[in-house]
Amino acid sequence: MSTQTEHPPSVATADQDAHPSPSSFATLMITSLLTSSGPTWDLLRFFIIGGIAEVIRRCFMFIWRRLGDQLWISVTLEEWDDSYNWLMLWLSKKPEWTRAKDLSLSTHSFGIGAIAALVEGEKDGNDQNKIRFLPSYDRTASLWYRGHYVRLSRSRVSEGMWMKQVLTVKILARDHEIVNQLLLDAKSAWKIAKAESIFIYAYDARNEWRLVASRPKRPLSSIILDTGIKEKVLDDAKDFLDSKQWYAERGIPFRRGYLLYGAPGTGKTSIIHSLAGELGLDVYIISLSRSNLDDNVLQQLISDLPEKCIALMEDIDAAFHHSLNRETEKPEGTAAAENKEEGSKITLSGLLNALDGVGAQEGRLLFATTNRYEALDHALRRPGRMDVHVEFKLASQYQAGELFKRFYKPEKAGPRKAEAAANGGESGRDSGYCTPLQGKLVENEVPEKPLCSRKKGPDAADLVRLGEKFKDHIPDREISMAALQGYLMTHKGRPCDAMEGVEAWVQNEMEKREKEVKSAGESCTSHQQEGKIHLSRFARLFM
Ligand SMILES: Nc1ncnc2c1ncn2[C@@H]1O[C@H](COP(=O)(O)OP(=O)(O)OP(=O)(O)O)[C@@H](O)[C@H]1O
Repeated sequence: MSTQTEHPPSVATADQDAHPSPSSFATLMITSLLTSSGPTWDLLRFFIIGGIAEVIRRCFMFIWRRLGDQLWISVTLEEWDDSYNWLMLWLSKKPEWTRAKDLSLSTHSFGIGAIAALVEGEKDGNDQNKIRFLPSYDRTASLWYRGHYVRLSRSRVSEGMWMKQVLTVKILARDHEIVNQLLLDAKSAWKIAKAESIFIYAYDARNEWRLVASRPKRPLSSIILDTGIKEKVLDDAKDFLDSKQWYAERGIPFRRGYLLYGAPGTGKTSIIHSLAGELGLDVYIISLSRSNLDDNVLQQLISDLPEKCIALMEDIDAAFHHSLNRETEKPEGTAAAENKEEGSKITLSGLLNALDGVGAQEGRLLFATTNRYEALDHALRRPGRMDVHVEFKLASQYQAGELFKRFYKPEKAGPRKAEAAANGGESGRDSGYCTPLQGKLVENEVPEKPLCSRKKGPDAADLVRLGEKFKDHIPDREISMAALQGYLMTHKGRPCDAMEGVEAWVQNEMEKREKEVKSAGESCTSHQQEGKIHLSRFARLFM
């Protein structure tokens, strides 16, 4: 049986046969493609149909993307940026994640407070410290925000040697206002959470500022200095922050420097912490002794500071292994110069330029601390760079008395007080607290009044009397506040014991000090013979 394919009769004219038009050629091709059979034709058909499908797919994707661009607003936030922390904290408080099937857990409180490790349902602690639920990595999560559909995706991307987290937020909206609103809500949630904390920034290996910690605010009243000192510093800083216009009108750079100097353990760092809380400013730590710091990096770090902040340079003299003084800079090749090579590479002129060069940030408060005031170059100390100099001395008797009172101040309605009240003021056991003048008066007899009674917690008046007595045992300007605090810590909650032991402790401290001064004196003499003086031995005496 033979089969014959019947071809339709040709209708082309002789002229058309000689020069077929493009349309008739295409019709011919399509007709033969569809009607011809055989493996070659099948393969050709497959490729052509596949190609057409791919083109259609791409066109569709293109239109979809263009349409998507019109319908969605997409925002990308990177881990190093503050806004990332705002959003993450805001997200972590969203109830959606508690119901989600696919989520990740976080004990990270996004810069607020300490590590959050309380599980929902645990009674202790505040809301801040609860473990958070967040969208999983590399998954897309969705939620509704102010009537808008929002899609979120978290991912980790590598950036050179680092992995960074990236959050992409897509909002189904046309108006950018919704992004502003989201940022405002996230930022205000973050501000509420940080109201009780100060934020501490440091620069990372890439020389970029990063939030590294947050600390609870420290009340200024907990810093005990001679009358009026801390109030003056606080008022000066407040006045500066309110005077931007005043500086601009007079063409004075809007910057202020504070140099806090004096013996170790006298409250220099503590007052900065406290002022940051009072002024609502974040602290940016510039470690001048870090090995990869050079003049250029320092300049960049200072110009990258935000407009209102506290820039802190602790132990400003430590940037240089030798005295921070132009006259004493050692020539290349000397031992001092070699030391400098090993540590920070900044120079004094680099530091001076960074502090008040053109790139220096306006509006910042610079706090520098040192134990070696005399070793600092005059150019570094001069007004314009360091406008306010505050000396922190070893404890006066007044400070010692105030520290004692503050240290043993009864907790507000604390458990100890509640217990004492429940027992009619007599706990029946050694509460650790004491009260002065508890003697019984017998006619014609002047009783020996005990200074301390361990039976009842002291009230404010008792503490005043005890504080007065305590300070009488402390020699003026001989012992640091840190050392005194350390002593009281060994008698935490036991003021009577602290009172009893103070005389022996002071004697011991003085003997220790005498020995150290003697040995420091010897080493000083030997260094003087070599032509250099190491003051740090003296500076560490009262730690
Ligand atoms: N004047 C003070 N009032 C209250 N506490 C103080 C005071 N001085 C020191 N302390 C306590 O001593 C400890 C050390 O204080 P701080 O770190 O502020 O001293 P410093 O002067 O910065 O020391 P260094 O020069 O070694 O850095 C802190 O715990 C602080 O609470």
